[in-house]
Amino acid sequence: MKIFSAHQLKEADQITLEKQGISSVDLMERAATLVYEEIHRRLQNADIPVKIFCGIGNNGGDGLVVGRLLIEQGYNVTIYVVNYSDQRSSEFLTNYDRVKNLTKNWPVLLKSEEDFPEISVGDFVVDAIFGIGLNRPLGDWVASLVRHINSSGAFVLAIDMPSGLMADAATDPKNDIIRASFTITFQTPKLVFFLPETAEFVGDYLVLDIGLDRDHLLKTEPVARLIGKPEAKALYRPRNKFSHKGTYGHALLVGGSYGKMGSICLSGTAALRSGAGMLTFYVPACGYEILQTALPEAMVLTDVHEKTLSKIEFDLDPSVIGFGVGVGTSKSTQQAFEQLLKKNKKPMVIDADGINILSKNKEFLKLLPEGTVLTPHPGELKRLIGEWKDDFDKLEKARQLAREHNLIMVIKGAYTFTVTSEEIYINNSGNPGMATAGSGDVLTGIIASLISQGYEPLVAAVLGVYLHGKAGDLAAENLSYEGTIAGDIAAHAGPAILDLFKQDENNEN
Ligand SMILES: NC(=O)C1=CN([C@@H]2O[C@H](COP(=O)(O)OP(=O)(O)OC[C@H]3O[C@@H](n4cnc5c(N)ncnc54)[C@H](O)[C@@H]3O)[C@@H](O)[C@H]2O)[C@@H](O)CC1
Ligand SMILES: Nc1ncnc2c1ncn2[C@@H]1O[C@H](COP(=O)(O)OP(=O)(O)O)[C@@H](O)[C@H]1O
Ligand SMILES: [K+]
Repeated sequence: MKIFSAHQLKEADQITLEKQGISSVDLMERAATLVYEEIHRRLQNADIPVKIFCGIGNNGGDGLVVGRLLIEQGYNVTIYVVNYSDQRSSEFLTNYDRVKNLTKNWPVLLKSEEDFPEISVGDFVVDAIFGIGLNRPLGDWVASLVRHINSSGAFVLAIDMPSGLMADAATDPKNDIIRASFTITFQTPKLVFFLPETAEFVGDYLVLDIGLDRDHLLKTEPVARLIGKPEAKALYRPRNKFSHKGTYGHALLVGGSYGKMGSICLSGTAALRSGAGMLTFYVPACGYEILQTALPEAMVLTDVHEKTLSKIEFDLDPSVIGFGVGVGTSKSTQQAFEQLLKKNKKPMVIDADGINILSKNKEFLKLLPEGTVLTPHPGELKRLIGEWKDDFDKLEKARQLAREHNLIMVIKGAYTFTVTSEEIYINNSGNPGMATAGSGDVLTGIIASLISQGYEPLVAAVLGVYLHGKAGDLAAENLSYEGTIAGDIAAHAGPAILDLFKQDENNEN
């Protein structure tokens, strides 16, 4: 699914009005009616107080429409207008009059803290104060209204965006932002729904297709793409009946050290479980028996050194090299890595201490083959690109590094972002059960495996991240979040592939 900026959405809005020959009040009616239907479907005429807080722009206009339709349906509704300015939009004014015509009363005007109504835990609050139009922090008393709503403990449904969040810019998390229980958003989710500093304010979210012009949206380059099952399925390539193990490549995983052989074992298991034709480990000598015993399907080459890597030499022609899992950052390992980079031309996936070594030796970045995939978690990323001001600054810095060295940056997190010089992909699978030791090692193995099977590195990264998250989801279905360990995620790589072809009841990911 494409993610558009506020500016792009407003443009699509205008084009839709022209092409469909409708007014913006009509579009607002259409969008807000869908919101009303969702609310009605969930509340089922329950007799609970519904308190709708409307701004004076078009987000407020949506709130007024929702309020009117709920009142017509017999709900117990109070509409409050958060009157922070007198520059009301014309769509707001039209709907303001429509409410008055229906109820014979004007909605309640809020102009300062003295006007705030009481909000009880059992109320159903609708936040229609600001949507994608917000472009600066909230003014004083509006900010305290947000605090008032947040501290009420009531269920809060945000329309389009939680008020206080900007669609395409960082919001200082210390500012006041509506903490929504649920957000119903129009046409596409917004980028800030997925960034670590802001995602928590959104709650669960639902995207409503409000019928913006399809052709225009199709040809508009988005700010990011959300990768769910349909997108992942489109990237998957089925196997050929007459293929053999050579068709699916030979993955070489270089890493491990004394006490950390499990990490590379997890990567290797995941690589085979996601389809690599052959797998060889290159590890310090102490890993030999461990890996031959734990994963008999793999071959093992060993360094002359017992506990860490000192020289990486092999007599095979790998399709891909995965480097860094459990490898440590000793001087000899750093030198061995440099020597490998100087002679290697094969695609690479670099994780964990491999990234830490790059951070210590920035000049190594120049030696990386084009399209190398780096898979940092936030700590590793910070070592690599330095501190960032906010999530947008982080994305920009990651993008600059990707551009400079032709890299694919897989920034891991609850929503993993794959960033190239031009594009951003946001993964929509995965769960908190994956916050467990070794789950990143599994991802490295899956991405390396897909490259070994012939997927382009960017496709391997995007599809690999999706399958990894889905494998975690399937594992947790049986084992719970708490009970899922990294080996279970690796074991579910195959079921995650099968799942691409399963029809979901609710058509979601
Ligand atoms: N395709 C679309 O984009 C549609 C948009 N609709 C609604 O329209 C909303 C956008 O409406 P608006 O553009 O009127 O914007 P908002 O209603 O989000 O904000 C109102 C106005 O407040 C001003 N403002 C921004 N930051 C402020 C601040 N901190 N303090 C005081 N004033 C501030 C801006 O001039 C802004 O336009 C969407 O979020 C959505 O709810 C829907 O009605 C239907 C379709
Ligand atoms: N809350 C979460 N939701 C979804 N995915 C998660 C969550 N926490 C962790 N993950 C995923 O688990 C992996 C953790 O990787 P990493 O931090 O490198 O772990 P390790 O170093 O233990 O292997 C990443 O792919 C990340 O996206
Ligand atoms: K809102």
